Amino acid sequence: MEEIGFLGIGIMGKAMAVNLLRHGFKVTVWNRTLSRCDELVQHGASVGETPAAVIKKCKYTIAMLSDPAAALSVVFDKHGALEHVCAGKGYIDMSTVDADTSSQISQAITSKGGSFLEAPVSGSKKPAEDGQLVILAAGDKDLYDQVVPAFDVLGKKSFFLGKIGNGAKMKLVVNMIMGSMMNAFSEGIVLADKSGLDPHTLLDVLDLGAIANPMFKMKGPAMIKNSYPPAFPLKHQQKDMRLALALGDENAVPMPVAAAANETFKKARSLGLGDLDFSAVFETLSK
Ligand SMILES: NC(=O)C1=CN([C@@H]2O[C@H](COP(=O)(O)OP(=O)(O)OC[C@H]3O[C@@H](n4cnc5c(N)ncnc54)[C@H](OP(=O)(O)O)[C@@H]3O)[C@@H](O)[C@H]2O)C=CC1
Ligand SMILES: O=CCCC(=O)O
Repeated sequence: MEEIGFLGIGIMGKAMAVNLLRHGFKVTVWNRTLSRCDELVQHGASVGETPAAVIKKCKYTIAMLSDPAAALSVVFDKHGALEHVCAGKGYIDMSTVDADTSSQISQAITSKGGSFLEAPVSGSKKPAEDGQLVILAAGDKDLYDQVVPAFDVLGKKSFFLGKIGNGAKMKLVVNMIMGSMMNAFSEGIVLADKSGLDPHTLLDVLDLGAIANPMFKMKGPAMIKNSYPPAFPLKHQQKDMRLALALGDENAVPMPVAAAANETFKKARSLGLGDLDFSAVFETLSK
């Protein structure tokens, strides 16, 4: 495949770009805080000074940015991606955003002759490092087919979900469920503890039953120790709850459980826990 541009070297972007480099792709990276690209250079990446410079150099560019504001800014601002989009350029936004943001980016890219794919992912830091993400793509099917070799490196499975917005919506539904589950899990650990049970035994019981899942298994032991090293930052989980609730508003879907979960994530953010892992919501329920 041609050289790939990569915009946004945060927790996910770094792991994904390193993975592409490890599998022999040539990658040019850009990050708002440019110094964060240094580590990628050690893995063989080149650095672009601006998003526009990366687009100019690369046929395909992937973005992995924190939220809708960041995704829009990297495309539309001065020296943004849009400046050098033209026919033959493919832009793939893998950030978790809402369908409206994705549509705005899609319209801008395609109006300049480029092609656009949204491709948010399920899976966190470790799956990103191991190439085990689940890719939820939608938009330009030709572009999807062209970038399958890169998706095969980044993920264990890619879905093509049709028109723009479907990938974003699928991702928000999944993360809404995940955020609600994390709240129920946290309440369960606290309830076990405060009612005189050993929380570790609760984890063992859960792991043997119908609601066993990798998230409980992975995060539970650290939560019991009040340890939350960031894999999926809490501020991003709260953003996803907010965007999922807005999707619920648009579709008149009552979501009382998700709305309550959103409140605890907001509370956690107000306590300064936004940069910790989203499992730190446990702190708001255990104190
Ligand atoms: N972490 C996870 O487990 C997962 C995250 N996601 C989603 O992936 C995306 C990235 O997440 P993650 O890597 O964890 O987040 P990080 O917070 O680690 O990284 C965010 C990235 O966005 C950049 N950024 C933020 N604001 C702006 C801006 N205004 N202009 C330009 N760049 C900006 C940051 O640059 P800078 O370094 O300069 O701050 C950084 O590169 C998010 O949408 C998240 O919801 C999806 C699946 C899993
Ligand atoms: O958006 C983040 C998802 C994290 C995960 O799927 O484990």
